[in-house]
Amino acid sequence: YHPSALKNCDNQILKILVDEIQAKAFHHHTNGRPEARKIVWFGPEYTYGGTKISANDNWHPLVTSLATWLRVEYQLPVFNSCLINFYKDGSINIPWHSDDEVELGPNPTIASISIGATRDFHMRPKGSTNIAWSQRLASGSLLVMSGATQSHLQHAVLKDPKVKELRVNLTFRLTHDARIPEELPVSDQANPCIQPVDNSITCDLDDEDSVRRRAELEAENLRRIRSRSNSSTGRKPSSQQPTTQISQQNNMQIAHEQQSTISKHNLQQQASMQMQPQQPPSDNSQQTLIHLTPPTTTQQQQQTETKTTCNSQPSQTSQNNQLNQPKTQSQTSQLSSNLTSQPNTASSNYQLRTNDNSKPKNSAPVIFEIEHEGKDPIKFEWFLKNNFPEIRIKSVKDLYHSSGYIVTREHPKDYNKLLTAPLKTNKINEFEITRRMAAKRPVKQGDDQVYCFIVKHVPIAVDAKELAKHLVESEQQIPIDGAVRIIYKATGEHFSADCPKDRKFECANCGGEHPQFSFKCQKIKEANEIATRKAHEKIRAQREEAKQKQNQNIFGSRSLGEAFGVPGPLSYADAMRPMRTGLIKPILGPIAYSNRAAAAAAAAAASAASDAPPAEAPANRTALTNPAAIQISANPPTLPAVASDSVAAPNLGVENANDTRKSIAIRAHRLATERERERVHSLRQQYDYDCYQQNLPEAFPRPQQFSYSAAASRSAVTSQLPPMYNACPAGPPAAVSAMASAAVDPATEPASHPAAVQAMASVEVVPVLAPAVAQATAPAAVASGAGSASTVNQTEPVTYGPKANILRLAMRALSSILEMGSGLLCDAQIAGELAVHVVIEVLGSLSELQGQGADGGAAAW
Ligand SMILES: O=C(O)CCC(=O)C(=O)O
Ligand SMILES: [Fe+2]
Repeated sequence: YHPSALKNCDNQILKILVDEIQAKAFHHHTNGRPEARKIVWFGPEYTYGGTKISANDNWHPLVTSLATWLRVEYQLPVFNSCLINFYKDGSINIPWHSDDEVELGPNPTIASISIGATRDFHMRPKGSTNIAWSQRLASGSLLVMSGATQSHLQHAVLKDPKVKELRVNLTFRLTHDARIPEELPVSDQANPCIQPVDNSITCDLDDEDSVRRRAELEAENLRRIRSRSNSSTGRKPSSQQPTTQISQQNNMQIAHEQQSTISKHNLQQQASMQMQPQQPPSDNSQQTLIHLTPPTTTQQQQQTETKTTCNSQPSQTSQNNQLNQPKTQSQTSQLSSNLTSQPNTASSNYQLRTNDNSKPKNSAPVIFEIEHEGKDPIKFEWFLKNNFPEIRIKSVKDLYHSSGYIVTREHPKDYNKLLTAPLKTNKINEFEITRRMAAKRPVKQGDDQVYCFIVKHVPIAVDAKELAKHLVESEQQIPIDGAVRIIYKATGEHFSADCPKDRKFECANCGGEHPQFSFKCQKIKEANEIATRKAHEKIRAQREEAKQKQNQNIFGSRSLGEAFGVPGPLSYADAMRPMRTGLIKPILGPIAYSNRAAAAAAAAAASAASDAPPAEAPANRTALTNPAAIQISANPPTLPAVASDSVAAPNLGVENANDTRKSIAIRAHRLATERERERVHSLRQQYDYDCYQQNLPEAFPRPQQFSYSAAASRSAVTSQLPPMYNACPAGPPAAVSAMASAAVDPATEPASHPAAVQAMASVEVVPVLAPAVAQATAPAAVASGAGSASTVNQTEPVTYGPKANILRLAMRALSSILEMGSGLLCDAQIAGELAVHVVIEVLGSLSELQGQGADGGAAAW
């Protein structure tokens, strides 16, 4: 925080802000609503508070000069954007936020200049509500946020009713400009902030190197300041300016003058004097550090002579003329001055100058890379022959340079998978690249591989003397705007003082003669594309996964809507809601409903034909305190199947039930692993057997109640039955055995054992229905059952009474639900709800029976 960075010129600046910029301020929308605060934006398109602000390349000279001043005075990045906030008074605030928009990249440096009323600026850690740090931001102050500030902290300027005056805040940012060169501002639309003002390349990483670099820069500044103060004693600062150091500020001033009034010019001139930062080394006549200094008479004359123009009045023609003419030594020097002193002319944004003043070079827009520079034949085809126009990588105007290495081990694999393969199959549309994505990539640091972001440096800054330290002339001469321009490249990560002259480059990634992380590097291009495609693939896979998850429900690949017979999609919530009102039928209806109805019908039939008195009910049994009965009825004994195809399927109107049970069984079986199925199977067999053996006699003490069909009793399995079972006069019913085998045996596919499945279904209903009822319901089907249908038809008196049957069926349903839950066919909550539903059904059915007077006596059981 620099409390009085702008010295005493804050009032003049405020006046310009109010007179010339405030009128353009607008209410930005966040989350669809306009904010009370008004803003003005200069720079490329930017996402602010989640909403896009369109690009504004029409920079106001004041803002430009402030950006330049920040760059020179504080070695801050060459900002390419500025957000101006107008706080009318203390009622206007900026809420808690971090400036962590993707355009800013990781760890952005943001310079915030405050003008006007003093306001409190607060910071707090993300996720906390406690203010951790506060600072009164005085008029003319500079606050720099950098490093991890935006990733760890939030900041805000809260409402302060005491404040009655206007405050203006300017935050300078360096955003990633995604525009391709053709879209970039040219000539009068140019963004003057890209104007390089010196050649020291700074980097905002908070690593040791950057700290060291920063310290060295500061030390150098100190040295300069000291040498300046030593040599400038008794002299006006302005008179120290070397003749060739025609300041950008002068141009700004002139530009400004052309746009505003003389008095403003004077104000700014005055401001410049007060804002004067360190001087450049006096021995360096070509030094192009640009300072906010007032023009001397000589300089003013020179400006007039060279017709320095402002940003809005480009002189592309004159510049081109100059460039195309042979130059004498003095002309060269003149050109050199011109280039330096015309920051706002057509090509000034990307000016280049050689380190050799005797050989003037064309100035050229640099900073962006021309993609078709690649030497690799494939690349060459992609970009030059335009065989695959879908692939388009936007050029960027920033340079990446760092000492990163691409890990080559993974590279060929990715290369084949992501680049070559899609090309071969021409399936590249889906990979269309429209913008460069920031991607973490593994780099080598010492012996270790680490993941890090590419270090994005400021654009090339050019200075005649310093050029060789940082830049090399590209061997490529690329025609731009009809003229051959010289392109310069930045070197790898370096500090200027350490940088040897005449350095030869050898890219650590490809061995080519260019800096590492140069876009010209084939490997870098590939790595960038790979990273982008990987990101695309990841996003696609995530979407796919999410979609599948959404589709997954208790019915596997069927949607819930399909399962419930409801047109269109159906959410779980909706499926569960109507469950209570009947929509659940397709799942459980055939089990619970039809049997409830059947039980009621059976009871009705029984009471109608009450010739014989109902058998005695077990003395101490009631419906709900009869767990043994429930268990056994839910888990019928698992017995070796009798010849199942000898069991016919009586048509009792339960096709839906068959379907439901079938699909549940199939899916359960498919989802479980083989081992798990075996385990469950054997456990279940054991359980069934145990239940049968232990509980049946207790639950149903009268063996004659279990008089099964004569056919079944004569089956080959009789000898394997437990003693009690043997005691049953009729033996086990074929249907029960078949059901058990079909329902439990995981290897049994209903499709391949239709008879077993049908039997399984039929057993649900057959015992419920007394023969009379069964015949009444579906006499034709039962009677006409082929072959062994007669087996069922000959069923002895009802095995279970209505109550026991209800419970038995309920337990079958519960057991299915359990199976569904454990087989991951549905989640536990749904299984639970279904179970509750079954219990409700059971209680309902029982009370219905009760209401019909069918609750007493052995017949009910
Ligand atoms: O007005 C200020 O001091 C803060 C402005 C700010 O945080 C922003 O524009 O993102
Ligand atoms: Fe902010």
